[in-house]
Amino acid sequence: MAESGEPETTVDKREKEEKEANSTTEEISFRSLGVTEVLCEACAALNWTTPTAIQRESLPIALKGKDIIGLAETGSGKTAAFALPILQALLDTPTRLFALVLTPTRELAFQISEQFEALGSGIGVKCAVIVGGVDIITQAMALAKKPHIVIATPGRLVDHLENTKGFSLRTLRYLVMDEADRILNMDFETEVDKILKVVPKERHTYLYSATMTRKVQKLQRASLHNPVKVEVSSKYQTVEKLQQSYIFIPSKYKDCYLVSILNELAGNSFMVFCGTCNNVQRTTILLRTLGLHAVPLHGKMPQPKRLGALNKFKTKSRSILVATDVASRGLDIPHVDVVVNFDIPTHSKDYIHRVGRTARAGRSGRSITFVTQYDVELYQRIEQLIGKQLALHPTVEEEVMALMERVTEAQRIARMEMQTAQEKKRERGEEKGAGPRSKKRKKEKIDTTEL
Ligand SMILES: Nc1ncnc2c1ncn2[C@@H]1O[C@H](COP(=O)(O)OP(=O)(O)OP(=O)(O)O)[C@@H](O)[C@H]1O
Repeated sequence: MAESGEPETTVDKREKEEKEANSTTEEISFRSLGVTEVLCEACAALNWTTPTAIQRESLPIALKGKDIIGLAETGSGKTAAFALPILQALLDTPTRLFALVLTPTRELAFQISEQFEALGSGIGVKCAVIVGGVDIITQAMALAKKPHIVIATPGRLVDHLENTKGFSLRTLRYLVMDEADRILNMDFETEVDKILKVVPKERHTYLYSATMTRKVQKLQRASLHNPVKVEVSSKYQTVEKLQQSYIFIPSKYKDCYLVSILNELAGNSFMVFCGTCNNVQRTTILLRTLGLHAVPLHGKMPQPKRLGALNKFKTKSRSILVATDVASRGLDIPHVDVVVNFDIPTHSKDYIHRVGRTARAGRSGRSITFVTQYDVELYQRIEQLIGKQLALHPTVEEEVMALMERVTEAQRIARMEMQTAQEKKRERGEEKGAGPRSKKRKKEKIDTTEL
């Protein structure tokens, strides 16, 4: 062939190109993986020079039309791993209501839509975000325009499937479950079953997450066709550049230690995770009383406030986001430096997602987990899951205790403000739920309400 002086055939050339492309990781490009020119240009415009590991592994398989179960660490570019093949297929066969992406939280749905729009800017892709807490008529109008891609939380999508005239998913060719283990767990069971009943059986299905259920039964519910499992790491790994530590303290001093750590690491951006909506609210008031720039994010806030809070944090006008697990999955805010697990996560997999809000896309970051006398067992489970022991975050007890007086006063103010807010709510008859809803809306299970 080429060696024997004969001209190189196309096949030879292709083989050579493939060999070269595979010789070192650095040389692999989106183009060599089979991504079409216009989408490669979109990646370049985002300054993505090389595909990430999950993209390298999954793109060629997806472009061959296979179903995929994709498992890779947080912040490793899973969104593009499913968005690029969908956009490429859409380019080949322009079809309205072509793909549906299911996500567990509203904020994540908006973020995924932004990524589809950034990657699909050159091909004029139209997306619609269908989530709870937002005006349903406007959404129905957006669906009537028949977008190419729908990104939705399950509850609100079912509402539209049942009540919005003329809306159906009959033309759907791609279904994605992002944060798939969460989408397939019991909280969304009814909604997901309803959705699966009305989407075509002949379709491509992708499941992606940093943690995946091992229960085959659950995975079977997504009715994949001979899926290929693309697993970039064999264990549940946290990112290498993440410096993880813990502090072991009596429960009654948690507030003091939190304030102390926020002061010690001042100048950084923090995400502080709490176990309940109430504790998010209380902790935010406490921090604000002490002059710290905190905003709350939880599932009982009205949607415009949720987006407002997130925006303030994203644009760095606030440096501390205090949140429930509603913010633990998927949110991509590159400047997060420190994750504080103020309340230890009760499900150890949530730990992986929470700390994954920092050290994203090759950056570094740190996490500090508060462990009290009540949390030892949960803490041990986390260490077991991630397969490593965390370092002890050094603290000077006397310095922390010196804050006691101011913190106690702030706790008192926070308690009072919480009480006043609750009384006001009671007066307005809004004790339960995130706000007034019509009977029909009540039927919709609020996505992630309890978070
Ligand atoms: N090839 C690439 N080169 C550089 N940056 C990239 C590349 N692909 C994606 N990114 C960026 O990496 C960041 C993380 O990507 P993404 O949000 O898709 O992560 P993820 O794997 O879905 O994380 P999580 O498990 O937390 O949801 C984003 O800011 C994205 O723009």
